[in-house]
Amino acid sequence: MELVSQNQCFGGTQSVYRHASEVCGGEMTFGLYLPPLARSRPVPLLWYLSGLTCTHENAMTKAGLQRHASEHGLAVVFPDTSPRGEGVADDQAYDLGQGAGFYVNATQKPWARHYRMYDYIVSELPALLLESQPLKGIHGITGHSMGGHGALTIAFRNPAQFRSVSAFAPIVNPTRSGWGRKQFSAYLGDDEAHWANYDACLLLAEHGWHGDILIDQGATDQFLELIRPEAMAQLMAERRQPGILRMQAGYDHSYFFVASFGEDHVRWHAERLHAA
Ligand SMILES: N[C@@H](CCC(=O)N[C@@H](CSC=O)C(=O)NCC(=O)O)C(=O)O
Repeated sequence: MELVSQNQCFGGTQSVYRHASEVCGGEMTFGLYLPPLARSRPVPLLWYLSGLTCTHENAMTKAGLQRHASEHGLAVVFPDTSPRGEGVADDQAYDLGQGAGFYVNATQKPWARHYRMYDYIVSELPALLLESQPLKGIHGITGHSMGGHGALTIAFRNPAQFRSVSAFAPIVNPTRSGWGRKQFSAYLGDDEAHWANYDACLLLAEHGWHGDILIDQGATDQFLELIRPEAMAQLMAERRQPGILRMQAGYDHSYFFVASFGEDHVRWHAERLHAA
């Protein structure tokens, strides 16, 4: 693992690392924030999964989570959203290929060789972080938009690994959205039975979730038709699923929205992860 940069931030350190990923078949980059508390003892880790067009850098520089993570004694990891590089398949559209991995393990050509973001987030990167950083092995997960979809689906499929989950404007029902159907068809093929493993509403309907869920959604988000928060709201009510879905008046889909509610999400995770 190679250290690319390191900056002091709210008394802790914001680092960027590059490493060879066996799972994705190439080099991957991620950001890691360690709070001051990590200098004296291992701390829980909050995963932040980013959305379409993002690298590891967008949330790291725009969401303002470090201040809250410093205060609450949490590490935060900012992974990239896809494999990258010249030999990695791509598409001209912003919502397919590099920057748009959708946190799935692709099974179809030309994507299957590198696009294994599900395994990267669930298995390879956690192992690398736990062996090299002052972390407790207690994980929470959050994310924005495509990353909110990743956070919910990964948590719902791995309840023993993730103790807390939240999301900002997550794509909650991708099998019924233009942000999902196009990508699943390319990455996973036309058999929609395989898509259900990557749809938060379908997973929650089948398996439930052992804890409570926090979702924030801008009420004037320009992508509401693609995100479909009403599907999750209805399902949570039907299943009596503990959680909060807040429609935030006047907020759009941007990082101004994420930054506005970041403190609430970090506190939500800290309360659950420190109690674990
Ligand atoms: N270019 C596209 C939309 C791109 C966009 O809004 N990306 C969001 C995430 S959307 C869902 O995953 C984002 O986080 N962008 C990075 C940022 O720094 O804002 C379009 O214009 O339609």
